[in-house]
Amino acid sequence: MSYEYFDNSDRFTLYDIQDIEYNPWIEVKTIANKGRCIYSKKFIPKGTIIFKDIPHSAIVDNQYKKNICNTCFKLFLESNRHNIITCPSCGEVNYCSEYCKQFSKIDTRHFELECKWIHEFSISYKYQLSEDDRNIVLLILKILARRIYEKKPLVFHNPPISSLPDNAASSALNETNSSNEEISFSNVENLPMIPNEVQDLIDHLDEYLANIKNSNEQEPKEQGKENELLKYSKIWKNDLKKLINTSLIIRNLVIDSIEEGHPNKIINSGFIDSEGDSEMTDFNEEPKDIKEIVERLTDFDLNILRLLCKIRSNYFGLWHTGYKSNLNKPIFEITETMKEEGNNETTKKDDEPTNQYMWCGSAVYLKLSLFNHGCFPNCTTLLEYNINHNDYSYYQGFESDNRLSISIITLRDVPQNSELLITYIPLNQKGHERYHNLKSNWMFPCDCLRCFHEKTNPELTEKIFNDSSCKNSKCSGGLLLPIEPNSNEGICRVCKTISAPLPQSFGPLI
Ligand SMILES: C[S@@+](CC[C@H](N)C(=O)[O-])C[C@H]1O[C@@H](n2cnc3c(N)ncnc32)[C@H](O)[C@@H]1O
Repeated sequence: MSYEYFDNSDRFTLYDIQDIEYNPWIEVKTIANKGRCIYSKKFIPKGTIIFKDIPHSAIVDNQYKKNICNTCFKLFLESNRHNIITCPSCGEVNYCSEYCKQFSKIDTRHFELECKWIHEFSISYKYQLSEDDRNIVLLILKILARRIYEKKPLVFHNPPISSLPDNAASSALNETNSSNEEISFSNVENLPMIPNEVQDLIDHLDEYLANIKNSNEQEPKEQGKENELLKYSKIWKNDLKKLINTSLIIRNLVIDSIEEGHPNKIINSGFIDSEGDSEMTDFNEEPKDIKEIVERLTDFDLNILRLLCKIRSNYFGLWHTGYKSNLNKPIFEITETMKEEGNNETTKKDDEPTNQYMWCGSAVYLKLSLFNHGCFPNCTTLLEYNINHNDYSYYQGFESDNRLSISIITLRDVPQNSELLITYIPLNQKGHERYHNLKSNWMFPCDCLRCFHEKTNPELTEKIFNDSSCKNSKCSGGLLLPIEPNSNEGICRVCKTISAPLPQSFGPLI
């Protein structure tokens, strides 16, 4: 198989595009209020694969663990179900074969710490968390287990906690500005330009801590109307409360394995009772005691909280498009029919598109995490899992042996020195919904060109967006992918409809 491709004058290999430092197309820059950004080094034609990354850590979605192999992520073949091996210790992970089980033993060391932790998690804590948070916990347990068997320090602060004042949380609380100003952006100066470890990823813990510094009730500026600052301040306070709760669950799971002779699960937060259970808290209520709880966190707790914040801001959902030829059977059909009829027969024909994205797992990609968000992004991600050889004749040339590798592909021509953006959210939401989603979860107010132009020329902006998207109203496929470099034909990655011509010019929107 050839991994080479051509762009009129240049010839690059998969090896070149997997590298950021010597990548022919892209470079990393730091921009105020955005942190690290990916920029084009030169003009990039639409439909070019500019970057490819493999996951640092990945987990099968908790919901589909009975359908997907924990090692190779292949959906279980119906003809091969008798070979499925369930981990005898935790009963929580499944392998498609003895080979994958053995691989897991050597590579991810599931049978050492992770297995024990997952087992306890499933017994004691799993049902206290949302589906998303459960997956994040599983991802973090995997990262911690790996860290321990690689004999690397469990330090996720950057700079290391030893160079921070005694109690990092209380000093953060004391140092921050107490005025009612917008929270300033995370300091990325301490992070390397290119992440090599999870601690090199951005997190927003300092903003969360700064936000609770001034936890006195603030009066809305306009009567009857909650001002924006107060609204997000409340959201972030409640978020921090949930994050602390989740981080203490993780702490309780791992502490015995990490600190020998540790006096078991010390409970120093108001959220977890002496049985290790979370207090049932109404998270819509304004937390009253959050400041005090933060001050009681130990350095170890803060470390886990920091890791959690990093993963939450940077993890990727692994979506696949539910094609039988790709995956044998679409996951949702198997699980739905199994639930309803007690078997896994399906009525759909082979290769019939399901028009649905399925979330089959979550993963951390260190370098891919450098891509910022845009609501009309000029790039998209393509998970190897989704590549159907009949549909993406061009892109299949870049397949690697890791089905979870993600390629970044340009959707439009990108001029030199432009920021390369992907999306973090579904793009078919209204402007105010996108703004809220991004500001609540990633702590930035989106001011991308789509958001900007929507205010002055909503009709034109919507037309440009619709012209670039799948025309099938029943399809959730989103922005069309050029079928090959420079092509004016775009393919919908879900329903596979090809539309032409793709709009040539996007005016001021790039
Ligand atoms: C996955 S990281 C992206 C890389 C990040 N800029 C860095 O330096 O590591 C996500 C974070 O980047 C920032 N970010 C992403 N897109 C942004 C945008 N359009 N405007 C401002 N900040 C953005 C936010 O802080 C967000 O939480």
